[in-house]
Amino acid sequence: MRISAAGRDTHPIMVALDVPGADEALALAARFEGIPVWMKVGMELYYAAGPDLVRRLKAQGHRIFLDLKFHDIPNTVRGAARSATRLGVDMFNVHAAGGSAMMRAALEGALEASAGSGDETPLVIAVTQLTSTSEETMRREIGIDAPLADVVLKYARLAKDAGLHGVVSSAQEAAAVKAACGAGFVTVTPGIRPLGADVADQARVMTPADALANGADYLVIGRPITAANDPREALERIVREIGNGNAAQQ
Ligand SMILES: O=c1ccn([C@@H]2O[C@H](COP(=O)(O)O)[C@@H](O)[C@H]2O)c(=O)[nH]1
Repeated sequence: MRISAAGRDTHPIMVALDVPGADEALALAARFEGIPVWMKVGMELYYAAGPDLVRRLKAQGHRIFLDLKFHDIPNTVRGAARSATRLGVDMFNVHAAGGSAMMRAALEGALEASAGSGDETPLVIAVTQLTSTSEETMRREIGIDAPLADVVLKYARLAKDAGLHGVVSSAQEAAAVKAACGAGFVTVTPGIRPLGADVADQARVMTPADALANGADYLVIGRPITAANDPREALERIVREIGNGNAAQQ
């Protein structure tokens, strides 16, 4: 078994391609030519353009994070993990709230599908608490009456014990996740906002430079890049801001 060395040859930035279809996604990806960033394919794009679009992006040489956040019974998640792995994605995720049996099933599905294929096993990571969730919302609406940082750490430890490679959390919790789960446990952090950018529906945010300084390996960035008048210029500005910050630490 080979675990993907994902990230070594890329910037830590994952551009969230939250667009309605393949044409828009490919046009956006083309704007970033020559800048080695990951492409994140989430629900809006995947449910419109499907596996074909993922294969096309892979064929163009992009690293892909398939952000579909599996959350189902273990048998179903195992099958979904096998399919995602056969698609050739470099990373996919599940919800930690699905529990350790479900997370182990995701990892097993990825290992089964990559065994003997010659392909690397994708990184399998778990969503802790969505970055759009504030502690107040979590306590009042979701009914988890605990500090949000503790909940993120509890899920991170559960994911680590299940054998997963890392978690999705906000960058605010990245240092604590690294301290609890080890430097090699991958931290993927949405809710990244350059200074002055519109926070929109995100509740737990950080700037790109602060996120890296706080232990984030990967910065998931959507609208601050994709909704800019000039997405390439917006991306280049962030790349300059983080300097040579690269996820090669893992
Ligand atoms: O906790 C999470 C998990 C996933 N996301 C995804 O990241 C991007 C963020 O986009 P922005 O436009 O930069 O807000 C988006 O695709 C989400 O689905 C997240 O935000 N938080």
